[in-house]
Amino acid sequence: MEAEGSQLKLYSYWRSSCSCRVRIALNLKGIKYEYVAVNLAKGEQSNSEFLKLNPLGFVPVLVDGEVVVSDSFAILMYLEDKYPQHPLLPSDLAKRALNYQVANIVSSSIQPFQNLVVLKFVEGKIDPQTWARHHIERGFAALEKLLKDHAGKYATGDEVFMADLFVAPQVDGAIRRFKVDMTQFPLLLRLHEAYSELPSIQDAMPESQPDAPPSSSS
Ligand SMILES: N[C@@H](CCC(=O)N[C@@H](CS)C(=O)NCC(=O)O)C(=O)O
Repeated sequence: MEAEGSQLKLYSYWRSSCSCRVRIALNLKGIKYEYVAVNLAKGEQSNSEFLKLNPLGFVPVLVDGEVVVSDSFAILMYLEDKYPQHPLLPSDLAKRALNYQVANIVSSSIQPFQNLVVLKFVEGKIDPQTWARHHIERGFAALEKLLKDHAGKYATGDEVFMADLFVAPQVDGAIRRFKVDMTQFPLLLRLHEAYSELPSIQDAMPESQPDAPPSSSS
């Protein structure tokens, strides 16, 4: 698969919520890309070749010719600047700030606690699932309050914006992987249901990826 006029490569892992954010953006913007699987379960993120792309050893990484960008937020902003179709940010400044806020709550105050490297670190001290659920639920409680007066069909209104790119994979993973009881978070659960009807989001979800194991859709 080749992108128009360039050869975008996305280093990704099927279950990575951070990679999923970028996959959704690429789908929304209609950008084709080459999917390069990095098997986090096998430790491929620590291979010397991959560390040349991202010394932190995390996916996603986007390679666009000579340009190498890691970190989903930076990648999304790069894509937004280069491919303005289907804007990821609203023009209204307050709504735009809300999108940044949601994105950063997920990427700084929820996802890092459930990262593989962290789950391995806490193992033996506390049950990693309990640890992850605690932090996810704390973040979800804040998101419910924050979005209460702003959500429409989607997180910040009736259009899909950046906030949704962070919320959709975070909620999906909370349900499937960490067995969070979403009845505590009715707004997020409603958004999850709305996302399930959007092909651009569903095609980016873990079980639809080329490196997903066959059992992942169950
Ligand atoms: N802030 C970074 C975080 C990247 C990150 O944590 N990626 C995870 C997958 S979602 C990863 O590669 N983890 C590998 C590990 O923990 O060893 C981003 O948004 O891209």
